[in-house]
Amino acid sequence: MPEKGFAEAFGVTEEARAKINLALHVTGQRADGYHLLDMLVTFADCGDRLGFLPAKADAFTLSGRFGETLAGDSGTNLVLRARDLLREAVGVLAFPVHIHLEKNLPVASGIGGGSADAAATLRGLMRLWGMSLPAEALAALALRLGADVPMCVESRPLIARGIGEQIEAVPDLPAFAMVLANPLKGVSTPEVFRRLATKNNPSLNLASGLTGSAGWLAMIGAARNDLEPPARQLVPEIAVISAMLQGRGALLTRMSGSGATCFGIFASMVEAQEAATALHGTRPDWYFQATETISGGM
Ligand SMILES: C[C@](O)(CO)[C@H](O)COP(=O)(O)OP(=O)(O)OC[C@H]1O[C@@H](n2ccc(N)nc2=O)[C@H](O)[C@@H]1O
Ligand SMILES: Nc1ncnc2c1ncn2[C@@H]1O[C@H](COP(=O)(O)OP(=O)(O)OP(=O)(O)O)[C@@H](O)[C@H]1O
Repeated sequence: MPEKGFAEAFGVTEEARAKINLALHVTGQRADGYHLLDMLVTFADCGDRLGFLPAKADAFTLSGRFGETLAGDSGTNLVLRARDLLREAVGVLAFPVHIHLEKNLPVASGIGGGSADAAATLRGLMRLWGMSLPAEALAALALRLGADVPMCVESRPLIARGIGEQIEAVPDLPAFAMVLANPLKGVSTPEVFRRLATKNNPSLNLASGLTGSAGWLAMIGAARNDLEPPARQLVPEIAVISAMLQGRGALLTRMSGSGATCFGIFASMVEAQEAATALHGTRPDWYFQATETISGGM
């Protein structure tokens, strides 16, 4: 990142919030092989940051704890794929741009970092280029970039069905005090889906009229992430890190997406902060991040 503050350095900035699958049920499979999912999703108040500046020629720079991880193959970065797709749709308005990605989220970790970056790129470039796409066209373009990208364009609590494109807001979902924990072992999403033992699991039952954290916690606790058992076969550290969160007092722990990130929900942000600090002390080479998720009412 340039020396001066991020917001001052770039005309337009966007947050790419981590996506958290509070529940993920695999309910079937489409003819093209993609799995049908029922998901309750929320977003963290932490994530990657993107900055956009008009430039003489297109440029892309990286910083942040995990920037190095992506430096080798920046040509395939989802940020650039999002830029190019939007440019195709926009035509002459799409002048050259310098995009900077501060990569704070671990890569291939089940919290949708790449998808959030792609969605933030679409939002940021529409602002920079002074245009907008109708909601349906934007959602269709986002889906071409990945199953999670339409959800990340929304970046607020939601239920997603299909492969993630049928989205319904959940305005009643409260904020949660959370710790995100990852052993920094990337997980291949297709490999996790391939290892699923059953593809026709019961759908997600969302009780109506839930109020307060306790009711929601009970409902989420009764739900599942059907991708967790196959991911645990691939990465044994998932069981370890999940037990570490429980040992620090998490009320509920679960894996997000196709892993390996697990989340622990805590009674308060003070407890979440303390747990993250203590866990970081135990394993400084892993990723522990305390975060308050955003509420449905924002
Ligand atoms: C597991 C989730 O993170 C839940 O939010 C997403 O469904 C995965 O979304 P994503 O990372 O954007 O995944 P994509 O890049 O679209 O798909 C990667 C690969 O995972 C498999 N895949 C993905 C999503 C899905 N519903 N069924 C699948 O079988 C497919 O083999 C696909 O080629
Ligand atoms: N900007 C980006 N950030 C992270 N990964 C990216 C990016 N662009 C391309 N990729 C590639 O996309 C793949 C998936 O990365 P990502 O971090 O989005 O996975 P994930 O967190 O498991 O996502 P999901 O929860 O959607 O399955 C990685 O193998 C990575 O090389």
